[in-house]
Amino acid sequence: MTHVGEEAPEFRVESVTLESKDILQNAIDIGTKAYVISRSVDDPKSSITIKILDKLTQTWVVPTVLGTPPNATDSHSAVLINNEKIVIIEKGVPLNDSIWFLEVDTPFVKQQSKIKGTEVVAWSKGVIGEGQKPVVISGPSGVGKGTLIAKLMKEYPSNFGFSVSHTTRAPREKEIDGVHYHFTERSKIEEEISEGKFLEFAHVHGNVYGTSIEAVESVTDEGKRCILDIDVQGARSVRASSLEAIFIFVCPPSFEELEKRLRARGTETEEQIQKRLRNARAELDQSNSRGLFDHLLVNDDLEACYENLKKLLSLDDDHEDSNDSFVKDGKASACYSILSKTNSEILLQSETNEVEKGTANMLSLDLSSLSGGAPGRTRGLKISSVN
Ligand SMILES: Nc1ncnc2c1ncn2[C@@H]1O[C@H](COP(=O)(O)OP(=O)(O)OP(=O)(O)O)[C@@H](O)[C@H]1O
Ligand SMILES: Nc1nc2c(ncn2[C@@H]2O[C@H](COP(=O)(O)O)[C@@H](O)[C@H]2O)c(=O)[nH]1
Repeated sequence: MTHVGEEAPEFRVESVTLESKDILQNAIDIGTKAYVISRSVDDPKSSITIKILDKLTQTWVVPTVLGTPPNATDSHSAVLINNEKIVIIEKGVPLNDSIWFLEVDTPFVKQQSKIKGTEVVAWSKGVIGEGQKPVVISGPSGVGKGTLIAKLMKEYPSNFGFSVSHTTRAPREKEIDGVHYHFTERSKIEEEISEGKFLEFAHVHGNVYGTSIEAVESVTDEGKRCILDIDVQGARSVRASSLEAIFIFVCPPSFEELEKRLRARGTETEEQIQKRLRNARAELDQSNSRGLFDHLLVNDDLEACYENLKKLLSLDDDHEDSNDSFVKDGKASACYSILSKTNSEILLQSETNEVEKGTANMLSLDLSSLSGGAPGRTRGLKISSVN
């Protein structure tokens, strides 16, 4: 880490601010392309727009923008890292809310660009510290996933939050739209999937089910650990995504017991039960797929299974994250902008330029341990005061 008084860090100016009559822009060069990030001066609260200039042909392209963009603010500072993402720090916004990444050439963006046949960029919000990994719970229909999750949410309402999926299935009696599921039309969910709003989706028991990026982000933004109840296909997709999670498969003690539970629940027709039981065999076969699930839980006695689930969850990520204290100390509530960048860190300067109680004039953002990214959040941001 570089400290004040030592040799100045290498600083390449990759971002120039161009001000035209009504637009404030950053232009960031990557190879033959320039990524221009603009906001209107007349209406600085309007959303950020992205355009790409092909410097060889001098043509402009408006890319498909995935992910949730930053909240609108007056201006920002920006710098390129690893030739694949642009770090943007929103001015006038407390640090723990102001760090954003615009992914321009990451594996996710390249893959999406191939699928869509257009230029793609993707927003991802920076999260200081690791945060607890989301928990993916899969298992055949009727095994008791929902029952276990409901117990966990009841006992620890401020620790865990449920990722509310979208589904085209009809609501059951007592199911509430927006609480148990977002009930939706097939054409609507298909449109939103094609717009890149979903972390994963699958055709399950004759309906479409999917986890929107927003469903996961709204839980993690509340500072809670996100629980996803999704089928095995969905678990596979999340495994392949940039979301780092813990994957748990819940098994029944026997196939007969599974059938008994499904029938006793009384929510499906006979035809639907048969379909769910057929799919259950396939899901049970896949539970041993190499590298897919981290833990298998047998739900025989409910209370015993619940205790095992709790043990699994507290075993994981139980370490003290030094960034947590940084956030708790209130240092992340001051506003900063980018001062300089090296290959390994970005130096941030306090916007007020005064040392307020609990804040530092200069911070170092360590670039070595970033994880995740679009779709979702970029985690692992380590920040420390520069003395
Ligand atoms: N250990 C258990 N012993 C007996 N019954 C159980 C047990 N766990 C759950 N059940 C019951 O089994 C039925 C199915 O449970 P639940 O709805 O939680 O399953 P699920 O895995 O969430 O199903 P789906 O995937 O279809 O949503 C419910 O009626 C529930 O009360
Ligand atoms: N891939 C996904 N699977 C999901 C999602 N939400 C729920 N599910 C799975 O669907 C079945 C059936 O659920 P039910 O509520 O109709 O009984 C079950 O296995 C769930 O785990 C999702 O977003 N994606």
